[in-house]
Amino acid sequence: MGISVNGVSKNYKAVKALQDISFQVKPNELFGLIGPDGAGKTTLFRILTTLLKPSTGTASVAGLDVVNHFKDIRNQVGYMPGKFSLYQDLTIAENLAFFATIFGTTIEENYDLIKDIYVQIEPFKNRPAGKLSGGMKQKLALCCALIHKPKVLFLDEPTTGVDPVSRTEFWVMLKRLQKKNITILVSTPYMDEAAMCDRIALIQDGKILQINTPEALVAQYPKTIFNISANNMYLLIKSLQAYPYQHSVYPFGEFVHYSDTRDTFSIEALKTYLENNQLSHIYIEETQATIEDSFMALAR
Ligand SMILES: Nc1ncnc2c1ncn2[C@@H]1O[C@H](COP(=O)(O)OP(=O)(O)OP(=O)(O)O)[C@@H](O)[C@H]1O
Repeated sequence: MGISVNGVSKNYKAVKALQDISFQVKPNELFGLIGPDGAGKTTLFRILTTLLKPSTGTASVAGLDVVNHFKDIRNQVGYMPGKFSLYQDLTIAENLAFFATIFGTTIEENYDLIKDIYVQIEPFKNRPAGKLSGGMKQKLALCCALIHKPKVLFLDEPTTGVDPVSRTEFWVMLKRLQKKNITILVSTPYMDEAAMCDRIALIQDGKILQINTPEALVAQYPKTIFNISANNMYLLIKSLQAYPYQHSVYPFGEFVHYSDTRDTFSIEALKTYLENNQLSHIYIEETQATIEDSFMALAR
């Protein structure tokens, strides 16, 4: 009951939103689509949830073709779109009852599946959805996407606009759902969340750059990375970009991530070069590659 995407492309007139995308999601897998805004994630979700037709290629969800069996698929999948999809004027309880009704079920019938999530928002069940915090809206949207017990769950950027604590809680909830035999495809622009997935596809400009487990992606990173900081971030980046042996230079939180073209690299020589470029308080230390580094390397 997984997902199969075979050579799917989607054009919006001149815009090539998806270009010959292929991948498989195994039954009960938690699979992540990781990529920046505009990469094509939402377009792919819309195709897989039967809201858009691919321009070319085929795809199936839970063994059903997305074009020929679109009605059957709609009963088998749960979809939490990126934009808040609930009725703002309806309360938590009313939204949930509404989604249960349109899928011909009741809250009681499938309460087991949503119980762990619903108990967290139940104290506010009479509050209109429009007056909830980001984290509570997200939990309600997830309950609504699950109320008909879908086999496959699609979550488009579920943690965007949500506070860090709720983001972490959300991934714990997904792990629990996975154990209840649900296949999950989730997209996120946050590279740190990728580590929570079984496998991830890195996607940019409508193309898949690579598919692998998060651990294997990081292990394959070919270079040694250094965290570098100094008194002036802008001048530091400019100076590193002008360094003749630089392989890659990009801001990474409070540091610049730097890799060198040579096998033998001298921290002292680089420090002297930066000091000669009027920089002070220079800190250089080797660090571990992350998914974001892998993405930057593949997207070059
Ligand atoms: N209805 C549309 N008409 C024309 N172009 C579109 C349409 N929908 C999306 N696009 C374009 O297709 C590309 C992929 O968009 P898509 O929304 O699928 O990306 P995304 O990865 O989900 O990004 P975001 O997080 O910004 O939604 C973008 O260049 C976007 O501008």
